[in-house]
Amino acid sequence: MNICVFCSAYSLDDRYSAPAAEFARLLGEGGHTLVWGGSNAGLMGLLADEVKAAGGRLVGVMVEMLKHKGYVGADELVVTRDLAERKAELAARADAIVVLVGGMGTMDEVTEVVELKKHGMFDKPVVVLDTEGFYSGLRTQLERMDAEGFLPRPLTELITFADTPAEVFAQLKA
Ligand SMILES: C/C(=C\CNc1ncnc2c1ncn2[C@@H]1O[C@H](COP(=O)(O)O)[C@@H](O)[C@H]1O)CO
Repeated sequence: MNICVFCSAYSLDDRYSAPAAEFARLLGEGGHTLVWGGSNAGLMGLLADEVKAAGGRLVGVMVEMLKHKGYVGADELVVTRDLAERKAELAARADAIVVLVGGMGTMDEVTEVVELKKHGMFDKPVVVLDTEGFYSGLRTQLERMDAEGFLPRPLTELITFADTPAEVFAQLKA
């Protein structure tokens, strides 16, 4: 399975990096391919290192302006002209999207795929690994949108939440 991961480009403490590393290990050991932003920065770099060490394949989709931060050792590296093209390429190559802890870049990526799903233009699973309840605020907001009629489809058809890396893979198999 080609698993596209959105996650932080910053180095984070163990509370966040350990579950990300565990997720990466399961991805690699499961014989999956990591499709990601192609960077060696922060959690993105750690993720790629761990997937590679566990025997997984790496497909990086870099934007031209961040090429200098490119991960050395990816099996495939695609360079796009801009962020919009990169998001389209990431989605096109994914069989599933997994969201780890992240900041505005990650938010931008996840809202784009959920909006595409809302309009029926993307139909792959989107699973958020909610490490340390990092996404509890987002989850509350989305549940309110669902309950109060802001979404055309049930929330669970658009995005789901998992508490552990193992649960992410259980959801992807279901
Ligand atoms: C942090 C620094 C450089 C950032 N380099 C990036 N390279 C590739 N992809 C990136 C980079 N920054 C953001 N992205 C994409 O957005 C997500 C992470 O952004 P966030 O704001 O940290 O959540 C990630 O999924 C990437 O696809 C300087 O060291």
